[in-house]
Amino acid sequence: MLAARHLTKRYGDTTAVDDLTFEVHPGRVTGFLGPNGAGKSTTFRLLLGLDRPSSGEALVGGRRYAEIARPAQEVGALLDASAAHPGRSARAHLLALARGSGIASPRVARVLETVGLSEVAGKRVGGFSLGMRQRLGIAAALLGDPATLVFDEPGNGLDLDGVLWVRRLVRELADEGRTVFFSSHLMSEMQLVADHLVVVGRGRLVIDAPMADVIDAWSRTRVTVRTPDTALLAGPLHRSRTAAGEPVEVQAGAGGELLVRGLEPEQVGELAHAAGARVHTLYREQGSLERAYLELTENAPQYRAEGADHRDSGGAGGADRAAHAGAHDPAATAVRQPDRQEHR
Ligand SMILES: Nc1ncnc2c1ncn2[C@@H]1O[C@H](COP(=O)(O)OP(=O)(O)OP(=O)(O)O)[C@@H](O)[C@H]1O
Repeated sequence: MLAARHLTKRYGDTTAVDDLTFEVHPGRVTGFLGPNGAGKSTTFRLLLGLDRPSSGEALVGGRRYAEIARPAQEVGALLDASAAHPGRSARAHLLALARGSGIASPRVARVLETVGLSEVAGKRVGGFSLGMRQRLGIAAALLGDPATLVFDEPGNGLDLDGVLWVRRLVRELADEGRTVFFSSHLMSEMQLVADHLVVVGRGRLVIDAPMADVIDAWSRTRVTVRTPDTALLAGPLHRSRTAAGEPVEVQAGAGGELLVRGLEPEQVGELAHAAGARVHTLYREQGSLERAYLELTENAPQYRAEGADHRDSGGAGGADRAAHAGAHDPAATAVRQPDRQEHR
């Protein structure tokens, strides 16, 4: 298990990780999601003892990394795919790592096979593509057969086959009962692989919840209504119930519009009519995880290069809409429920 407890890391004036508290449990794939610069790599480095927290704790199996006697056998990590010496062969690189960590050399052939590099094991790493280096990095992480695996953007540089392979691998590792924590800045990728989601924005925790809850909370339809008579409409909306008898969620958008979850546009129109509120705009949008993610993390716009983070924004106008969307959506609270259940 991995744990961050009030974990904070400052570099000068920059707070890269800001009071993060979460746990990563065995037997499931936990995705670590956040835009560029949100603090994911820093969190990994703190967990792996490569950097010291300014305050708080980063724990692997309940201990700080420095206190672990045989770390390679406890936690494997892929952080930087270019870490291998370019002049060495893949096999020589892994043999050196194995020797340094007291791991028996036959394990090298085994992990080379797992990652599909057996045939090029004798070739110099300098000639490897980024995808091959990613595979080699994953092989290095698996060398000690550790119970915990930490992968920073493992799909980076991989072609479609490679991406599918990584998905299968992380699933198998979790099914074997291991703790698997991997980062991505793509919600679409997370949706396909992760059982549990930890989302950070600007170094702070935004979501810590089962993936199914996140999908459930965020895939719901939202109705936007713009009226000059907000005061007349807000009351009736707040008093309304969904078809299931739940309270309707009403929230103010950035432009003064009301964002309603739990009612159809027709129902909102009827309520407005009954309340004597003039309606200027009324439309329904299908919720998308990608948009929700952008909305949730958008309070860190200085980290988002124009266009760069939006490349898989998927749904119609998701990124644009998010860029103009209101501040933090209270529905996020509904999914911020740390799952403390132990799986083994
Ligand atoms: N060694 C460092 N010195 C100064 N600032 C740093 C250092 N490492 C990270 N930062 C800053 O901390 C913040 C978080 O960076 P970090 O690399 O952890 O984010 P990230 O979520 O991993 O982003 P990416 O997806 O781009 O890798 C950024 O503002 C970054 O510039």
